[in-house]
Amino acid sequence: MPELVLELNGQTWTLDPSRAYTLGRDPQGDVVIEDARVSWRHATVRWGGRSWVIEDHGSTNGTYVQGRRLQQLELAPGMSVHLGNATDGPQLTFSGGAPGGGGQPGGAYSAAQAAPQQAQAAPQAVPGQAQQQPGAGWAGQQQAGWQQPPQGAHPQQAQMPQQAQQPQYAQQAPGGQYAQQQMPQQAPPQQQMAPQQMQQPAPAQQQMPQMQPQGAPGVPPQGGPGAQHGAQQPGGDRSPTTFHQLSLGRIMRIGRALENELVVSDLQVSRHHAEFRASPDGRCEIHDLGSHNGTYVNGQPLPKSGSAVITPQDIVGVGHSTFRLVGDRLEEFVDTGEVSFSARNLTVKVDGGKVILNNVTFGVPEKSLIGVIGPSGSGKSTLLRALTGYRPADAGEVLYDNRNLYKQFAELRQRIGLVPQDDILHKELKVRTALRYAAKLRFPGDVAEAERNARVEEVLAELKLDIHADKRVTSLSGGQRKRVSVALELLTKPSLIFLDEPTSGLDPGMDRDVMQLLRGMADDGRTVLVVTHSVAELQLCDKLLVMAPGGGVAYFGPPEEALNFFGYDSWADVFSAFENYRDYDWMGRWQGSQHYQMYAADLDNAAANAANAPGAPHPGTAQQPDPYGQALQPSRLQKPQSWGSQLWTLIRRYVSVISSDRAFLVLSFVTPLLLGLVSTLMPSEYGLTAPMGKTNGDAGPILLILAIGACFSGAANSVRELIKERVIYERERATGLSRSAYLMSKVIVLGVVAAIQGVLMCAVGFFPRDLPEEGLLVTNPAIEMGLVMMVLGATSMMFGLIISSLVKTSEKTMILLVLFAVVQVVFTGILFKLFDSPGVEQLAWLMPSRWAIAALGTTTELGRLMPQDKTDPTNVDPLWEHSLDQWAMDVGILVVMGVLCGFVVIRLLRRHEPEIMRK
Ligand SMILES: Nc1ncnc2c1ncn2[C@@H]1O[C@H](COP(=O)(O)OP(=O)(O)OP(=O)(O)O)[C@@H](O)[C@H]1O
Repeated sequence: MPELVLELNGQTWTLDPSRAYTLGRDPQGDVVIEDARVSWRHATVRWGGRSWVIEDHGSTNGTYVQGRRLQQLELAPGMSVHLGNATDGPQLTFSGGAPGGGGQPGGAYSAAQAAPQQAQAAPQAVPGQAQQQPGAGWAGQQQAGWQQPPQGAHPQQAQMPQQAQQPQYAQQAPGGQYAQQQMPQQAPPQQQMAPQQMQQPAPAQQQMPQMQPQGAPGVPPQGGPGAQHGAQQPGGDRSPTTFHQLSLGRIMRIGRALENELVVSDLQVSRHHAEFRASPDGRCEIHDLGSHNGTYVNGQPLPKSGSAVITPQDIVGVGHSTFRLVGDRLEEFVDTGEVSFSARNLTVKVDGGKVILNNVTFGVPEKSLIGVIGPSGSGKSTLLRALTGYRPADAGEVLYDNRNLYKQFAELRQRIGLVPQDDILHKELKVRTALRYAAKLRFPGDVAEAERNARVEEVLAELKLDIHADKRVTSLSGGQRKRVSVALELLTKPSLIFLDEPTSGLDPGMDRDVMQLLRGMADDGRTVLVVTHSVAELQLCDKLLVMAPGGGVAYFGPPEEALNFFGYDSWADVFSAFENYRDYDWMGRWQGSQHYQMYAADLDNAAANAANAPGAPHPGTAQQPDPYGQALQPSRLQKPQSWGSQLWTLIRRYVSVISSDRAFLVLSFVTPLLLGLVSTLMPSEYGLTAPMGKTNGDAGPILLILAIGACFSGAANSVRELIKERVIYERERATGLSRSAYLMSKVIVLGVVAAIQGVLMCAVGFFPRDLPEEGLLVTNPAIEMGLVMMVLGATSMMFGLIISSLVKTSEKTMILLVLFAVVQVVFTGILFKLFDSPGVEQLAWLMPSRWAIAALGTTTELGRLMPQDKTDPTNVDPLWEHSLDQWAMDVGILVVMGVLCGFVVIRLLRRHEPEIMRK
């Protein structure tokens, strides 16, 4: 068994193949490396059976060989590995590690020998490469002092336009420090150039994916150097996580189930998800096996159970994994969250051409926390919607790991978490229950309950919510509630998380708590972007984006340099300046600054180059044909669950919500009882009938009270339902909720409630009354009339849903509800004669109360009891004619009206969906 000799800083370790060795800052590790850029447990070196292997443990700053970041590598004799930085990170030199120990057995390979080889082998290891992983770990940057600006002015300082553009107040305030403060920032050390160089369109291999035309994101040149190491791949500069041999004529099935050839432990993946089929003639096909979340080729979903031939240029997406064909094997890249993210020249215009987001460009490396601040109306929410694809920008693009989000939304939306300002949970539910329902809706239909529940428990523990798991969301503090919303989004392990003002309304302690939570999430390997009004904890962010009035960028860079940049002591002063100098060209000032050169200019240039490149996609790429030759069709967005399964889950969740809401339950059932009781207060000798030859003017008002009661309670139940869940609906819709299943769940549950209310009202209202001897459809007239009341309640409930989907705020629903009820009273046909009144009669056809009273009137012979034509008592309302056909027509129209309302609501619901899904 070959031994391996590891040399670091002149020290040597002889490694024994019988065990693995951990490398990192952890004092308990085998090889302790005191360097801030090295992670606590950075990598392992072990004998892999055939050769020695070094494996990165998901370190913050990476493990490098010849300038390329690697996940795992077989060590060869004389090989040098850098930890934490491609060029000047601690250098490990190995000897004697070749298969069979064929290196220099037993002899330590000296540092002196290693050095020249390194210099030769890594010619591209220019300082910029250090920025491939620009100490993305916040702690690493802090400790290494990378953010410290050096002293001394830059030679170009005199040319910089920023001082000339500096408004008067900025030069004066505070204490005239501005010019002095600017000076140090103008001579950034190499390290400070990090973000910019990461995106630089340099020829170095690592940077190529940044410059790829969008049609082939991240695909390296065929057979180019590094292909075998996977230095260039769908995700930028990361190494493939795994290789899979794909022999000709073989089928390789991917899925969660253990019997698959390629087992993926990802709940987003179906048990039997897809197959790679390598035909004997060398062609390779990907075939979807009816997966729940879909199989994607270059970001576009395959039809369910569909196939496509793939080439080495194609990227196949399955859950969090991405596959690429290289020769006779598949390279798999698992998205563990370490993805870069950038926005290029995002511009949003509203009707009338007003620009509300103006050419916003910024980029961040993996594991970053970005804060977005700005005065009210500066476009922060607009930016968030553009970044998440909810409302794609009219121009510009959003790149997720160098893949165009708008074009590949169908696949990439699954990697994005969004925590809106309003909670996306039903507050009446217990935390665990709410998360379980969310998991049921978001995970594929074939994920077992135990698997889902285990993931819920994992997330609860991660966010320290386990002790609150059995509390109702309403009983939690604002900060804890926000944690629950974050937990919900973390269920599906998104790599990018956006939060819209998560700390609004929270006290300073909770503000810090939430921001620290976000910091931790970024450190754990996600990119987090938070829009906030709170400036107290901005220092926790890696980068700060300051929006100026008009929707442009006023600053992007390290938060600790931001106040200096503006020349003020406090953010209050900066925001006052924004307010007092609204017309000042804040964006121009930013673009003329050194900070812009350091943090954004290259990205802007890259965007311009990409736009000018032949065949480059047009900005606003949502409508562009994809590289697969098809435009993104919203209807093709996969739903993780079947329609029926979603409906069942939604119904159960809705019933849980309603049954947890005691006030709603009591009111829902007491109201019809009271309305029924009120109707009995009206004295009436004959109730709802009258002896032959006699009339009964009381029958109409009794029916009117009952019918309006049913209209009111039916509509009141539903009138707030959609508006109060709007944010939840929007979010769930983006994660694959079916619109019709959602509506149907409301219709079924509220329909049942309305039906019960109708029954209760009739039971109380009819009890003391004389009723006709028999009905038209069934012998018992009470049952027949009860049926009409149930249908009326349900149809009114549908009208309530229309109101709920029309309004912008809950408050407005009450006014419209009252209006609806009053209009129904007027158009019953009881208060005045509707028939033979052209115009009014036709208008009344639109009112459910008109048809309900008509149906009740056919049963009770209302035309005879209450003649409306004083001159001719035989001239009765034709809709009240005492016949089964008329009854059926009246009830039928009531039902059709309810169904039509359903279509209207479906249509209106579209307005509350992410815009990209409406296209
Ligand atoms: N659909 C629209 N039509 C017209 N103007 C709009 C539209 N949406 C947003 N705006 C305007 O665009 C500007 C930016 O709005 P946005 O909501 O993004 O700002 P914001 O920075 O998030 O504000 P706040 O901090 O108050 O939430 C505002 O002036 C707003 O009135």
